[in-house]
Order: sequence, then C-alpha cells, then structure tokens
Amino acid sequence: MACRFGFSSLFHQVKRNRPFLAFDRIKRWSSSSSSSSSTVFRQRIFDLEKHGIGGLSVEFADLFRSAFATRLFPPDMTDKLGFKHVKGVLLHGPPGTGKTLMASQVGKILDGIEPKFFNAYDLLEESVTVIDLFKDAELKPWSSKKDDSQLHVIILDEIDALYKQRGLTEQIASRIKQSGDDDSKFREQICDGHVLCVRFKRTVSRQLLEKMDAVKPLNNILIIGTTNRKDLIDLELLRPGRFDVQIEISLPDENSRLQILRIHTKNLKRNSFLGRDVSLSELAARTQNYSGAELEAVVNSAVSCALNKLISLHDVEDTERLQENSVKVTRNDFLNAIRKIVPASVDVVESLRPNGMVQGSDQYQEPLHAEAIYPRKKKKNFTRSWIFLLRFVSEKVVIEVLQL
Ligand SMILES: Nc1ncnc2c1ncn2[C@@H]1O[C@H](COP(=O)(O)OP(=O)(O)OP(=O)(O)O)[C@@H](O)[C@H]1O
Repeated sequence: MACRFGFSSLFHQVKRNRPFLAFDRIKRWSSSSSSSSSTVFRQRIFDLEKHGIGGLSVEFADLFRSAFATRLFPPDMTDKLGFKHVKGVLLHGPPGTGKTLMASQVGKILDGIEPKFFNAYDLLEESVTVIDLFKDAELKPWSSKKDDSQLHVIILDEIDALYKQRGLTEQIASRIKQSGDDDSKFREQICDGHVLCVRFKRTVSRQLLEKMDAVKPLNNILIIGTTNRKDLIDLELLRPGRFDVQIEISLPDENSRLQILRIHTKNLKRNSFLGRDVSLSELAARTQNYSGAELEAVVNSAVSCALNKLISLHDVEDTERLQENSVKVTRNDFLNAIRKIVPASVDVVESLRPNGMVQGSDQYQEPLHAEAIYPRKKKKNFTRSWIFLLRFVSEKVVIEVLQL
C-alpha cells in the first residue's frame, strides 16, 4: 500500500550524500472522483542543492515523512480512522545550521500556498497578532473545504522567544529585586516592567496554543517552529498534538560541508573567480564543527581577502583600473579565512576552559588525565574479578560439600 503513494521509495533513496529528494508518485490518492486528487509535491525530483540547501536531505525526508505523508491519504479515510495530521514541527539545533533556510524552502517543494513567515518577536512587538497568523487558513473557502483545502504552512522563527520555561524569567526578576538596596525604587520599576512583559508574552503564547488546539477540525495548518534553544522551551509546547514532531538539524558532516561550500562558491566558479588551486574537498575536511552560516562566512571572508590583496597592489584611488579578470580567490585566501573564522561551537568550549569546566586548572589537569579515571576503573574491575572468583570458588566448595 505504501508503494502506491511513493513514500517507500522516498525513504530508501534519501541518503545524506544525495543532494536531492525523489518522490515516486506525487498525486494525492483519491478514492472517489478525480477532482479531489491533487498533487502534494511540485516536482518529482527536488534538487536541494539547486535550491541552495546543502546536506539536509535526511532531515527534509524526515520532515515530509512525519508531516506530509499522511496527507496523501484520502480525507474520508483519515476521518474514519480518526487520524489527526501533525500540526506542529519543531526544527532545533545549533545556530546557523539552516533551520530557517529549510523551513523557508518547504513551500518550493510543496504544491500549495506559499508558507507565511513570521518571527516570534513580531508577535511580542505586536507587529502581528496570533489572529493574523491563522487568518488565511480560516478564511473561506478553505474552512468549508476542510481536508481538501490546500495546506497552510506557517513558519515561526525563534519560537523559544515565546515559550521559554515559565519560572526562568520570573526567578531572574525576583532575584534582581532582592539584590542590594541602592536605587531600589528604580530597580523595582524595571522588574515590574519586566514582569508585565512576561505576562504579555504568556498571553500571546497561550493564544497561539489555543489556536493550535482549535484548528483540529480544519486539518489544513502546519506550523513549523525553529529554535536553537530547545532546552529552554516549555514542555507544554512539545505536548502531543502540538509540536510533537521534533527534528534536529545538527552541524554538517564532511560531505554536507562539501555540498554547502559548493553552493556558496557556485557564483565564484561560474564567473571564473575561483583559483585553480582551490579544492573544496580539502576545505570541507578542514572545516570540522563549522555550521552552514560559518561556511558561508568563510567564503565571504576569502573573497574579501582576495579583493584586499588587489587593493593593496593598486593605488586605492585607482580602483577603476582594476580588471575583473584579475580577481582570483585562491587556496591561501580560503586558508586565511578558516584561520580567522572560529566556529561558535569551538568558541563555547574555549570560553569554558578558563573556568576549569573543560580542562581544569593546572593542579587538576594531571590527576584528571593521567591518574584519576583510568586506574580507578582498573581497580574496580580488579576488585570485581576477585569477588567473582571468590563467589565461584565458594559455590564450588558448597556443591562439593553437599555432594559429600
Ligand atoms: N545547510 C545549509 N546549506 C546552505 N547554506 C546554509 C546551510 N545552513 C546555513 N546556511 C547559510 O547560513 C545562513 C543562515 O542559516 P539559517 O538562518 O537558516 O540558520 P538557522 O539554523 O536558522 O540559525 P539560527 O538558529 O541562528 O536562526 C543561510 O541563509 C545560508 O546562507
């Protein structure tokens, strides 16, 4: 049955190395008339790299499998089954790994209405309201068409701004209030303002959850939230029926980095600005722990290096005489850029180091590395084997005695 809808082939074809998604049969299955049979995906083969997305084919496949596969089944069948489609997907992972990029490209894959894009701060700053988010999906004729209406995808970037765990901000406010007594009136005012903001935020986030719960009969809404702080998000948001599908977008592996570098050097290559000595595979190997955004920054920085060289060669006033074809971004420019741009993940580890959280100060390093861990483990095993041997021998002795 699954083959009929083409999703089994989607699961098998998607490998991290492949920069495309393939949908075998893209028509929504119809049990009655052909009129309700509509396509879900725009193309049979969707080339992610062509759309500027590197190394996220597995995550995309996950997203489509969990959020869209069930929408290929006829609505009356899902109705009979009492099946509820996924209403919320949370994309989470380190900053700059392409969560927003991925969410914004969903519309290009789907054959439907362009997704609406919002930032959670838009809601907090009151430039949009929760009602605005759902307005289109609730408008006729969609609401009257129920399951046959096209899917409305709402993207809510930085959703953690709305759903940070409740206690956190209030605890901070009360702690500020209690600390010290100078300027206490001013401090109190700040804290009260802060608490008011928190209350407003809670009202907005409640409204959104209520809307999500209320859209049940429409079944034509999917909210994609993105965050790089899933650890701070209130569990009520992740409850089943809300954002119950969570997809992690992690740092790219070597192959994904190669795809991302190819994407961001495409123009350089097309216009012959890329030096012959540049090997993207080598750069991909050298950029472990770099996010997609950081790889883009490396390319930018390499270009800026190449341009700076030209400016220093010519008179600054004489830039008009610069020939376009004299611009070459070389391997050295890329290596300089890699040296300059330190990946944030490494930066975080480095920032912890002086506080002793990673390596510890000198006096603790020695026992931690050499003595403390390994021999203790060894001793434990040694003791354990003695206990085991003694137990074995004593059991043998008891058996022998009993047999006597
Ligand atoms: N996988 C990728 N393929 C190609 N480009 C990427 C990729 N990931 C990131 N980039 C580049 O980095 C830019 C920033 O990425 P994006 O905003 O999607 O990251 P994010 O994960 O949403 O970050 P944050 O959590 O900080 O919002 C993108 O516009 C794109 O140019």
